[in-house]
Amino acid sequence: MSTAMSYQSIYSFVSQQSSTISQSSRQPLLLPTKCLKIDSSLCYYTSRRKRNLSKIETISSQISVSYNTTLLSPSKNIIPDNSQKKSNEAALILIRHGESLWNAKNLFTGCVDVPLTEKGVEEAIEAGKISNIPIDVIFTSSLIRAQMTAVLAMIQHRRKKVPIILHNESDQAKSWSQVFSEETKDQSVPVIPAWQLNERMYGELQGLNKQETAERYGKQQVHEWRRSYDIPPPKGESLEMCAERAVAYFEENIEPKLAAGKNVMIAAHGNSLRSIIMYLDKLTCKEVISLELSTGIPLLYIFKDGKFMKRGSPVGPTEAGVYAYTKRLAQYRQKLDESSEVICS
Ligand SMILES: O=C(O)[C@H](O)COP(=O)(O)O
Repeated sequence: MSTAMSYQSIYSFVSQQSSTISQSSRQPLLLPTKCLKIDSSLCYYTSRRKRNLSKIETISSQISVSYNTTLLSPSKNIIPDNSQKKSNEAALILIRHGESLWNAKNLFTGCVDVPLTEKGVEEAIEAGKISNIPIDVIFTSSLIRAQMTAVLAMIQHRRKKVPIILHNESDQAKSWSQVFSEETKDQSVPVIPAWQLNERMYGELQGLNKQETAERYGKQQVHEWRRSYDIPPPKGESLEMCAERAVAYFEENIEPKLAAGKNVMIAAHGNSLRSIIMYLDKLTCKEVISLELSTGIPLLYIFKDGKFMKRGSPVGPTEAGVYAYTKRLAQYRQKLDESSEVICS
């Protein structure tokens, strides 16, 4: 995997203990659809998805952000649920699914529904150990690799709540899967599957070997299909097209939960999550090219006062391309592991 250099430079603040975040007020969905030849680290040309006005948005003042001790400090005891949480903030955890059988074979997967490998299962279980953050609701794609990741992560999660996949595909399915005990509901976490969070549809590349495709069509062409913002693979979706549905779903269904103070986990895919991160971090279409997400690595954001603040990934420095890895968060994770016996006993 290539190292996301632009990330490390843009977000080097995360690796500083007394970091600040450069962040403008959040706007309604404004996805970049064109790159302007302007300093891409400062400005975004954002043209709306039909309903939003085009505008140039400039990152301006720096706002100080302190680490939230409630959510990030290791604790020997399980933190009581949301009653003790500041009501105007919520945690958002993004996880790309663990390694799938086609990841292992280096095949373009897209919307083909392929399960996890044993390594993928382990990655998902490991991802669940990330923190003491109580999860209120989980969103996944409709694909099994994301759903496996979500439920396996919850098996290891310190809260020991039971992930329950909601079946809202028909009135009957909804009615037949009801739970009639409030106590049992309290010990559960709803898992909401949504096709809009699926991997980008890779068109006629699905099932092809990535290496062989690069040899056949040229590395440059295949890199453009895989990483450009607006060039779709043959008969497939560009990242822009994938963002149209994934970000719209995020805005309409996930942001309201965060605004209500619910902690949310999303288990999804490399490209559906890249498009959501592009929205959260206001990345330009140029910057998103170098955004790489590892399988099974959780990324944490805090949603507060209508803004998303990136907190990086509370995992060790094992992956070169880990998005916004920070030393501080790795130490935090290590402390959690050290105290896990006490927490889980
Ligand atoms: O669909 C796939 O093949 C992978 O999940 C993502 O592939 P990519 O890294 O080529 O976008």
